[in-house]
Formats: sequence, C-alpha cells, structure tokens
Amino acid sequence: MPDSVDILRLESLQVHFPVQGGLFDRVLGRPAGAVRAVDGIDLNVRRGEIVALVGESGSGKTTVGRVITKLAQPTGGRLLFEGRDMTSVQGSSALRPYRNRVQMIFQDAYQALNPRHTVFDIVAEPLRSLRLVENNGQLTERVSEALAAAGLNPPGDFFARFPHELSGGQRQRAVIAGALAVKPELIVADEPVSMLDVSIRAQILQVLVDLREKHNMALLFITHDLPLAWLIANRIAVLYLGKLVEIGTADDITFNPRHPYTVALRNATPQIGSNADRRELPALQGEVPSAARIPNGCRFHPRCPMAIDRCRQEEPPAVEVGPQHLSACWRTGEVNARSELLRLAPL
Ligand SMILES: Nc1ncnc2c1ncn2[C@@H]1O[C@H](COP(=O)(O)OP(=O)(O)OP(=O)(O)O)[C@@H](O)[C@H]1O
Repeated sequence: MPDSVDILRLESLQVHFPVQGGLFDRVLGRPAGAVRAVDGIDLNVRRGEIVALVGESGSGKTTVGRVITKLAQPTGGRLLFEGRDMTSVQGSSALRPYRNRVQMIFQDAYQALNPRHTVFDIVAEPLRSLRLVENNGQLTERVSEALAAAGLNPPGDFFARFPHELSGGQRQRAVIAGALAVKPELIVADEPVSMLDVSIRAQILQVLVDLREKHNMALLFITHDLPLAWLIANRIAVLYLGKLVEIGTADDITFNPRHPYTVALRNATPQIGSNADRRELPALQGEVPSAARIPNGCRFHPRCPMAIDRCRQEEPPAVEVGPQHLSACWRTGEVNARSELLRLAPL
C-alpha cells in the first residue's frame, strides 16, 4: 500500500507554449497567443503509489510527464520532489541526483532504443552517464538485475542483441530495463503498452506492478485508456485540455464518476461494468478543442450535455465530493444522482 508521504507534488503547474500570430494578427497589432498545454495542475504522488493520468489526445499528459522528468520547463507553478523545489533546477550536473531517482518510459520502444546499440549498452548507458558504477563487474551485475526485473531472462541471452532482433514486447522490456537500471523511486510511464499486442500488455503491466510491490516504487502512468488505468492504478487523475477535472481512487473514478467528462469517457469504454450499471450519458462525441483556444468558463462546456449558463461564464473550482475525491463541475451533485438530465441531453 502507498505511504502517506508525497514523493512528487505539482502545484499550479503551467506550461504555455507561445504561438506566432498570423500576418493579419501582426498587421492589426493583435497579441500572439499561447497553447495552454498544461493550465494549472495540482497533483501529488505518494511513495509506492500508482497514479494514472488519463485524458484524450492533446489534453497535456505528455507535457506533464516531460516537466516531471525535466525534459520541459514549466512557465508557472512548482514541481516538488520529496518537498524539495525542483522547478528551476537545470543543467546536467545539477540534475544528476534527480535523474537517478526519476525516470521516464516512452510509448514507442522502437524510437526510444538506439538501433546501433546492443541491449547491454542501452541498459548500461544511464549507469555510465550518471556514474552509478565503479567497475565492469558492477556494471554487468546492475544490467543483469535490470533485465531480469523487466522480464528478459536469462539476461545474458539478451546482452549482445540489437533492437531489431527483439519482438515488440521484448523491446518495451528493454526500455523498462534501461529506466530500472538506476533504481529510480519514481517512474513516469507514457502510454507504455499502447503499441503492444493485447496479449503482451498484461505481462508488461505486471512488471510495473511488481516494481511497486517489491521496491515501493511510485509510478505516474499516462494513458488515454480508462479501463487500463483502473486495472493498474491506486488513484486516477482525469485531464481535460490542460486541467484536472476529477481525481479520486481508481474505483471511484471508474464506478462513481462525479464529472460529466469522466462519465462520458467511461461510457466510451463498454468493457467497464454491466450495461445496467452504465450511466445513461451518450458516448463522448466531437473533438477536443485546441489548447490554443480554450473555451471560457468550464472548458468542457461545449461538449457537455449538462452545461448551463454558469458553466459558460465561470470556471468551476475542484471541490471535495468524497474522501480523496475532487471534481471540478458546477453540477457535480447531479452527476452523482444519475439525473434525468443526463439521460435527456445528447452530447
Ligand atoms: N513544443 C510545443 N509547442 C507548441 N505546442 C505544443 C508543444 N508540445 C505540445 N504542444 C501542444 O500542447 C497540447 C498538449 O500536448 P501533449 O502532447 O502534452 O498532449 P497529450 O495528452 O500527451 O496527447 P497525446 O496523447 O496525443 O500524446 C497539444 O495541443 C499540443 O499540440
């Protein structure tokens, strides 16, 4: 079970990318805009906890992961690791201790692996560059340990292989081994199984769950797939256009959602629950609006069947709707009550 101690904390985190205005904007003196990829997020991850960050494409999930792993710099807010403010720490030597403790696993294992390096060199690379081993004996030991923990057994059989000699599942295991080699305390995994066959997904997820159980490692699991999030996570945070609209335990988010967007996401995945148990909200339709043009008021209102005038004008704050459960919706009480309105108003 996760500790009560936060290993990671995001406070009002913001990442805005400037966009160049068009010719007309410049002629008319209109200010250049911004893509508000991450627009004020508060989130904590406890030691030994798996938190899933769920949202549609373009909601800002990867950008959050890149900020946590210091691959992107926030434009506002704070990133705290074990209470220490890491927001403005930069430069490879200043970041070395942090990189020993926080690692990222990317979605596309093929791209993440250098095709000209052997599996041994791929897994050894962070150990060498972060100067975590003193001699070759130690290096071989740590590489073997990481390969075994990622399920590549016996490890020695994989040392001399190149990425093209591995199956898709083995490649993702090699990527995981590279992240594990440094024995991190937090891993950010960005859609780590979305490119794998269904039959292999469960095995890879099991590797991640085992790490939490054996090493009390924390995991931020980024996915667009709510059932997958429910399967693996202790808590789920639902992201919509750069803002968290709901956070709660995996069971609450999946079976007792209190935000219309979460209900719609859930209804878009027929494998959850029985038909009788599903909320009578039609599946989510329409595209996520651009993060360069975020609607006023509640950003979900143009797609929300429950929207009222207030939703078009005022942004709802996240309010507590149960233990460890927050929802940012003016009508959250009615979402819970399975109102007639949900049934009547089509998306
Ligand atoms: N470097 C950048 N410059 C400008 N806009 C960017 C940049 N990186 C991301 N964005 C924009 O920020 C928004 C969030 O992108 P992000 O990749 O974080 O979303 P995501 O939820 O991970 O999507 P996906 O699941 O498709 O990867 C998108 O509108 C994206 O186009």
